Amino acid sequence: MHEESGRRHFLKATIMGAGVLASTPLLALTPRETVKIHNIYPFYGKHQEGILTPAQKHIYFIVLDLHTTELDKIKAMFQMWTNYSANLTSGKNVKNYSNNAYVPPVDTGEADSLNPHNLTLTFGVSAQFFDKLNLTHLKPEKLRDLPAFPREQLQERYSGGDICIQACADDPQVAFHAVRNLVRAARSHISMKWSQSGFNAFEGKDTPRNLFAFKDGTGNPQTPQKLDETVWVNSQDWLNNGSYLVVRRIKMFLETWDRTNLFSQEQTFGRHRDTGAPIGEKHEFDEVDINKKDDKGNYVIPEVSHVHIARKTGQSILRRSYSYSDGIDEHGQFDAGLLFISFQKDPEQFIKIQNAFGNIDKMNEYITHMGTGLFACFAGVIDEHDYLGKALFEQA
Ligand SMILES: C=CC1=C(C)c2cc3[nH]c(cc4nc(cc5[nH]c(cc1n2)c(C)c5CCC(=O)O)C(CCC(=O)O)=C4C)c(C)c3C=C
Ligand SMILES: [Fe+2]
Repeated sequence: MHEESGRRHFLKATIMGAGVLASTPLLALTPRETVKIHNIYPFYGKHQEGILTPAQKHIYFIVLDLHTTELDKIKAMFQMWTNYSANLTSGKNVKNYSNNAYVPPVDTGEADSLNPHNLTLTFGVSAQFFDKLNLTHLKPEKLRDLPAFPREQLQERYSGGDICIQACADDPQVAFHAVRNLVRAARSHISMKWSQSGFNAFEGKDTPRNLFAFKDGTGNPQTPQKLDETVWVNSQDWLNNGSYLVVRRIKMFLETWDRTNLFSQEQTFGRHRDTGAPIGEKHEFDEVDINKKDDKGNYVIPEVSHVHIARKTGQSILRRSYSYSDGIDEHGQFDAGLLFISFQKDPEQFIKIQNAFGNIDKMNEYITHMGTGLFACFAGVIDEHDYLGKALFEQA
């Protein structure tokens, strides 16, 4: 992260440069004072940001459908998105404002006086993307629809789609602004399929708590080596250095949970609610020993607990989820839950864990999966000569 003068400074310079037009409607764009831009994650790099990046406080996640089967147009769209994303993540507008006040401003403007707030933009494509563009021969073997899982209640309005954009930032308006402008600029090629905003609350480097009040993310791989092994695709094809993103919109029955006693809540996860420590331990990052038994011969971390089941699979994924609350459902209950997002080098890592939860995870009483998606996220954009998906589009 570094400091540089940004969107506000630029806007001021643009308009002062147009001083001769001072009495024209251009004045409507007059900026406030210059703001020092800070909190930047660099856009360029070997991997896309928003994957290993520490989770920010807000997400706006959107899934788009393709409106064209013309590959050239889609390639040009990703080139434009690359350029716009590099600008947005460094605190600039998507493009310089025009001096002509009789055209709609090129940037929608609601982030004009804001820092980038650690904005990251992460792009992925689904199996259908390849089928629609006649690129089935380039579709990775592992990029298939996720299998059906027990008890899920998937709804079309939270599922499917061709392209995903994950915008994360420490300010909700910055995240939304980015998606709004990327979509706006590509409207003739795409339409919006579904979206979800979400939030994470934490102080400093603390693990965020989900809406069941448990720390969520503790068991994520922690060392750089383990993270690399878990997340990055290492292949000969275009997805090398990319990752697979699984998204699940999971409704959490808060009212039922709130009637559950604390002992049962902790038995559900296998961790203590206040500290996040494994049951029987004191500290959040104390070792999780799923084989440990008490003096009556019972597992200390119950066999049906969420953590016991996940751990027993031996699989590793990087979870980067956000809570959501979306008003009230048709039964007069909160429509709230978790926008579960995980990154892994192979979707099987997620599938094995979810299959293990199956019908036995004690948490099943309190949740249901309502939305789904699997996307292959490109490698990072190395520099200004590169663009999102270049390795794929050059083979097409
Ligand atoms: C298939 C993958 C997973 C889904 C779906 C999932 C949903 C889900 N999880 C919580 C809350 C917690 N999960 C925790 C740990 C945990 N969860 C998964 C996987 C999925 N969770 C894994 C791999 C792990 C780590 C297990 C380990 O090895 O330790 C925890 C404990 C704290 C932590 O490690 O983060 C909580 C709490 C919710 C509420 C939820 C769906 C709504
Ligand atoms: Fe979990």
